Amino acid sequence: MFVTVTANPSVDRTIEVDRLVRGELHRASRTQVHPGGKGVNVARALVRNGVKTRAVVPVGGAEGAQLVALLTADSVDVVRVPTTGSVRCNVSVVEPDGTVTKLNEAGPSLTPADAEAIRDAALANIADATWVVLAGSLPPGAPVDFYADLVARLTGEGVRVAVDTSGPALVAAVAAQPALIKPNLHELEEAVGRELPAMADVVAAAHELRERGAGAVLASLGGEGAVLVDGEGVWHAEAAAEVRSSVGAGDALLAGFLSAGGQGPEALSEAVAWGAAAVSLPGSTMPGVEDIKGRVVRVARIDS
Ligand SMILES: Nc1ncnc2c1ncn2[C@@H]1O[C@H](COP(=O)(O)OP(=O)(O)O)[C@@H](O)[C@H]1O
Ligand SMILES: O=P(O)(O)OC[C@H]1O[C@](O)(COP(=O)(O)O)[C@@H](O)[C@@H]1O
Repeated sequence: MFVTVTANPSVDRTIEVDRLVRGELHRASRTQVHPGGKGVNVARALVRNGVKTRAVVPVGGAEGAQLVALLTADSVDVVRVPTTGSVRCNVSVVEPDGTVTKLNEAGPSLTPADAEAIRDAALANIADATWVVLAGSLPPGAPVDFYADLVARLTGEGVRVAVDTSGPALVAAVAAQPALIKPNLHELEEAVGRELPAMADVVAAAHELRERGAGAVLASLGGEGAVLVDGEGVWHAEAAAEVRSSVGAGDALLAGFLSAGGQGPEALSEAVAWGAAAVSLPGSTMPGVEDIKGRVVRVARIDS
């Protein structure tokens, strides 16, 4: 069983337009609504591929009810945590060449009681978990060490924890020693405080985050695939894809990695196949077996 915890889930609208021009009226050629938030997407991707997964989410307001309905339709086992404010709505505008413009709301303010309720629900639902994924931004009001605190508690219970978040929440979580982190290039740059123009810079940054506490670093690099840095070595993998929408591709990548054992080059290869499949699908549609199979992934060890 896999468990995901998403402190700031969303109802995602993906709107396709011919060309985005600031200040102009646009008429959508297509709109899709999906349950959203990084841990939510990881759960959707795993379930779509037959992997049992439970998603812990705060579910305030009408949007919270909509989120639960959408997740239930996707056959995800939902642990609902009633909270005060309404779940946010995030909008992605997608152009035909695959360019995505994202408008993410901050999310509802969590009270201290809300934050405690999410934490307690997570801890109460891990008895059968092999991995717990803590993912997405923190909403206003959540303490910056919300994920860090959960990493420490879950690791203390003997559960492997993967973290995919950003900014100070990521920095704090790394120090709590999660088994795995999944930053994209921007998040990795933010975490080490410098730009990372070359592959060698990415690898050096990943080593730095391992020294600061992360067990392994799965860094996603958009069209350039992903790099895995762990105690055994450094690998790069990439796969070509016809890009339709990159929304949620990083979440599919992480789901693929965990589904294939959560370590080593074989899991990296599977991860990149899931990421490439995700970008070729509209909106934040999570790929199924038929979208993933047959993808050619090039994997190379890049250190000695
Ligand atoms: N243009 C692309 N071509 C092929 N695969 C892609 C492309 N963009 C993203 N991917 C796949 O999706 C994964 C996640 O994308 P990325 O943009 O790095 O993450 P995030 O969605 O977290 O920002 C990449 O590691 C890669 O496997
Ligand atoms: O919590 P954040 O960082 O605002 O991100 C939430 C958004 O990220 C997603 O999980 C998609 O992931 P990406 O932005 O990495 O493509 C959406 O479902 C959601 O709207």
